[in-house]
Amino acid sequence: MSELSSDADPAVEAHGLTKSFGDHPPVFAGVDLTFQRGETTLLMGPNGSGKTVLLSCLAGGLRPSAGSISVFGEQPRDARSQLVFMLQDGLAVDDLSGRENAAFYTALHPDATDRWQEVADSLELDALDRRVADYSGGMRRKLELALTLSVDVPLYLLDEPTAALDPTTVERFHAMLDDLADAGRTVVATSHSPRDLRAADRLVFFDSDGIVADGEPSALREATPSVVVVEDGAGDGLRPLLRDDRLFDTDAGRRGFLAADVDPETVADQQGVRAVEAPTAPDVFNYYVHIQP
Ligand SMILES: Nc1ncnc2c1ncn2[C@@H]1O[C@H](COP(=O)(O)OP(=O)(O)OP(=O)(O)O)[C@@H](O)[C@H]1O
Repeated sequence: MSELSSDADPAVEAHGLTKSFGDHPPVFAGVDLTFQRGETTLLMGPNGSGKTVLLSCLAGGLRPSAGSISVFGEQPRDARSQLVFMLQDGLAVDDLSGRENAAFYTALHPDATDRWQEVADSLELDALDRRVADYSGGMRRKLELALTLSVDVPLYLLDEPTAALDPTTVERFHAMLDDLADAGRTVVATSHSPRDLRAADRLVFFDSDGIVADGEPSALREATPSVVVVEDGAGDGLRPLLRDDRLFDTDAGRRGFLAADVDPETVADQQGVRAVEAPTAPDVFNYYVHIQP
């Protein structure tokens, strides 16, 4: 991860950003967001909260209903040569092989480099001579990452880059994010995966009411309440001690967040409570995505 650059000359600035479709209520309204040069930001939020729409506005693919966006001081549409936008399943052509896709994309994009093969190798994407229509979801995502990350631009907008990737590939992708940050590139990526939290300088949690939380991962983790781990089947009577009366079934057991006015020691002694402990990355994700802080 990079040292954050000064606030004086941000990569992207959005003010009062509002987007609606037709007569429907706005997807989001009045959003203010600034992304600094060299910063890696993860945008997280529930399904349908508007993450993809927001990225599309920043990329110049969608016109905001109100508000302003500046990308390196220009309107998004005029800044297209400065950014690359990886939209989910929007890049690779089904009828071409992986290699043909790369040739096509490299010829198309003025800032494409021949790095795509290196990225594909690093992500262990073989089958480059097979038609993309026959790829699995993870193979397709690896190809899209190879095409996107081989373009040399100052700004990368990535919609769910780690969806469908196996854990080893996710680690390799995180190392690539570090390389981009070291090279001063700005990255804004969406994700539903708590594993990605550690790869970012900054987390922005977003829902239809706007920005829920915005800060460094360590600060947001510190602001997350202690976690109450309950015995299987013991949860319901304990719900009043928990934020929003809510329990989450996770790989690490049934977990809830200590309510604001409750003493952790009292809760730890309650029947049915296995432990009161510090939040993990999945807890941080659940707290900011599913519980209003
Ligand atoms: N072209 C469109 N026309 C009408 N509504 C749209 C259009 N594009 C997106 N929406 C609506 O905007 C809302 C936000 O969609 P968006 O895809 O940005 O959510 P998201 O946060 O990326 O969700 P997910 O996490 O499921 O990918 C949804 O209600 C969606 O139906």
